[in-house]
Amino acid sequence: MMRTLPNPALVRSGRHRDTVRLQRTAVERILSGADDRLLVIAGPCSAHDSGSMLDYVAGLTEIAARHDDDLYVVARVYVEKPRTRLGWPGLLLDPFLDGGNRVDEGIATARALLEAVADRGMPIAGEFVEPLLADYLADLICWGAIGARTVESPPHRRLASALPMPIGFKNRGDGAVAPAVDAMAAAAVPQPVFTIGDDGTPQWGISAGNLTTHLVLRGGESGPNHHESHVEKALDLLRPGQTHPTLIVDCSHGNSGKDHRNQPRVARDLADQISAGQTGIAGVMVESFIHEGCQPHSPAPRRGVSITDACLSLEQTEPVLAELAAAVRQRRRVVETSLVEAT
Ligand SMILES: O=C[C@H](O)[C@H](O)COP(=O)(O)O
Ligand SMILES: C=C(OP(=O)(O)O)C(=O)O
Repeated sequence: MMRTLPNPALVRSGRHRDTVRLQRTAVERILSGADDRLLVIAGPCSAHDSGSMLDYVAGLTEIAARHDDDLYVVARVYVEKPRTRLGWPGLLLDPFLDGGNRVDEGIATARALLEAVADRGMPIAGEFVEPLLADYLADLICWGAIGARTVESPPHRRLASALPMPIGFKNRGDGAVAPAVDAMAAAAVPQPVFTIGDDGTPQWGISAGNLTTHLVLRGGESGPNHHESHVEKALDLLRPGQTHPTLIVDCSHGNSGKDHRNQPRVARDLADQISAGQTGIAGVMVESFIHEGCQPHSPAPRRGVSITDACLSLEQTEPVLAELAAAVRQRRRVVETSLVEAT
């Protein structure tokens, strides 16, 4: 049985419009090099329980406040999960975690969670998986991902061309980076897009084209791709079109071999590159939640533990962010010294 989707215009509150606009500008300035801080996207692999997600955000806010001068911290509030084969698809599609797939309730639950995170002043990152549902969430998101499983998908590239925030395209699951660079070029161009309009009817239009897309190195089946040689090679791929190419590196997924305990090691390698003056690394992603590890989603999950990929605990995340902040301060010194030497 098919059901009617709610009108996205009626679901949006509009309360955070101006704040989200400023957050997007902050992210854009970091990606362009105008702001020398590091973008840090931290949070659980998936948000499965609004209460524990908000507790996590409270803890992350405290840590972020300590590093305001060096890091721009954005909370990863992922309410959609693209699965390799089968699995829980996220709060948006299955809010009761029971396979009931009550999308109507999911839209309300996911929306209420994002509003609550925004109410707390924390910028929000999300992955866009189902293009038709993007309009229920996008107004609250300041950084978006198109993931490894959808980076080659024309509908996702078209969606990215219409989204009003910086979008990171991840390298493909096998490690191939070129498809993400292709996606950036594709999304930069205006093209037909499809959505549910403010009057609730299906609509098409021509997108503006997104000039704030970028690459996210997440490693893959071929191994990690966070090392200096990978970063340099990826920046070279971007150089023909950009004078100051930048990218984000994900400490998790293929870069951690899906073992969360490796994330601090990956972050340390990135901190070393940043300390040495690497200005091409604009951002870092960390999968982190209240408690360490992961658990099956059924029966009722323990509070604050991921039900998808394993995460670092907040306690383990704190020193990782402190190390990245110190690396940014050192990069600042290196860049200033080289500027003085050049004059
Ligand atoms: O980031 C989360 C997962 O890696 C992604 O959703 C795929 O998960 P799966 O391989 O367990 O399906
Ligand atoms: C699915 C994710 O990542 P990737 O696309 O890199 O697998 C994710 O970050 O949740």
